[in-house]
Amino acid sequence: MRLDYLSIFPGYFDVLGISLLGKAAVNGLVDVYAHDLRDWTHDRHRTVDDTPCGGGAGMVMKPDPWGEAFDEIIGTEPDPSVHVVFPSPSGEPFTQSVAHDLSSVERIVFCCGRYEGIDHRVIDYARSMWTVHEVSLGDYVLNGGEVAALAITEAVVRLVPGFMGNPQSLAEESFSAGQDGLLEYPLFTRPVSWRGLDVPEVLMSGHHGRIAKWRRDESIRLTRERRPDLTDSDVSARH
Ligand SMILES: COc1cccc(COC(=O)c2cn[nH]c2)c1
Repeated sequence: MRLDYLSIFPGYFDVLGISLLGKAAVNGLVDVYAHDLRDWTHDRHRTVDDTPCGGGAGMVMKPDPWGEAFDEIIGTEPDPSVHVVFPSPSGEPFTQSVAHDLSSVERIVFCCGRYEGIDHRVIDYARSMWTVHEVSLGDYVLNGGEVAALAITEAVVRLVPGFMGNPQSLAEESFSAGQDGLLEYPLFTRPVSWRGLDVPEVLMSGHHGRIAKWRRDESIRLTRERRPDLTDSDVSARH
């Protein structure tokens, strides 16, 4: 898998050479390239933004540098196998399902917006050439797409076959948040008693049926309490 990052702060992506992702990059599973959008400007100030047409506060990212960067980094011929990701507060929700879809593609280009956003024609042009995902991580605003791109990267790369050290943990995960729509049950490990707080007895019983029921009940309870949006009327019937 090849990952490209287009940003006016490419240094954000130096971190991808470290930790889990570092291993993937090292063992050839993932190739990472960060690019400075200003390399495709031609004025002395390396300008990437301008005032919004129609007025309004803030600045908008000019289309020209993006277009020239696309030409050089991706190419000038349409190719739907290239996935271009625009993290944006106005994007579609980024979910584990989208992460799964992206984990099997060969190439992802992350376009990191700054200021108030990117000239819309950049996204329209990208849609005419590649497969575009405008995705939101949640209902809050960051200063730019870089942190979102890092989060999306981690969610995607950890699903790439051969990447996770213990694929079983991925398999079990498939029964938690996002898959059957329930939140993960509470987790415990040793010591059994810690600062006057004990591990629930059922988990020490060795009775796998009871343990599975306790976990399911906890997932349902937590989901009802914290994520009414995830529960529908027959959640108990379904589980
Ligand atoms: C596309 O233009 C912009 C402009 C400003 C910030 C950003 C970064 O994305 C977010 O802020 C975000 C993503 N999910 N939730 C919030 C993009």
